Amino acid sequence: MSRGFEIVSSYRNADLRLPYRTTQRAAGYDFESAVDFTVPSIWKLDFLKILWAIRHQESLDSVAQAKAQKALKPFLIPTGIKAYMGPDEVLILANRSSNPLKRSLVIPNGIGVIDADYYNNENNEGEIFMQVLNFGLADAKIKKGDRIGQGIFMPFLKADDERAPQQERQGGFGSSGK
Ligand SMILES: O=c1ccn([C@H]2C[C@H](O)[C@@H](COP(=O)(O)OP(=O)(O)OP(=O)(O)O)O2)c(=O)[nH]1
Ligand SMILES: [Mg+2]
Repeated sequence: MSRGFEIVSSYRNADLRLPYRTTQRAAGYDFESAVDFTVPSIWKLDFLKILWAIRHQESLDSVAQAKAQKALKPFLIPTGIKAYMGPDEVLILANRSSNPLKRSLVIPNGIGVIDADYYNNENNEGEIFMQVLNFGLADAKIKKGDRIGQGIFMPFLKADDERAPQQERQGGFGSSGK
């Protein structure tokens, strides 16, 4: 058992496919979307409201500010997949090159870093999500089973004399604090 993928238990009966490589020398394991998912065009995200909010920022109350901010947040596409790996390994979740061209989808964080200790975390069992923004004019309609991203297992190195972290991972996307 060195590294690999499993289906998250809530998707047990969802008929998901584990990530797979499509050609003999491919580095990336393609991830499929676990659900039908529409990523709205950023230009349609209450755009007028946002413009208005930017213009009137100072006079907006905190609720209205939070609403305007929320409308601009990236979307998280569920994969229903978790990944296990060695303690000195990481799974890099990268976009497919065709996504910006065909679907106008980008990963705002550049790449996703899936840590070994994310696996089976107590919050969400380690389900991997792909964080996306749709810069196109039209909504991006993703079907369950569409290949949305690719995962690449990599070894990583540790710095000399580091103070070993004591904290245990609780979840993802900001769970370790600010
Ligand atoms: O595209 C991504 C990126 C991350 N993750 C999960 C796996 C990863 O182990 C965890 C935390 O990611 P990261 O360390 O990059 O984010 P953070 O903002 O530092 O959050 P945390 O405080 O939880 O470490 O979120 C995903 O599912 N998809
Ligand atoms: Mg982190």
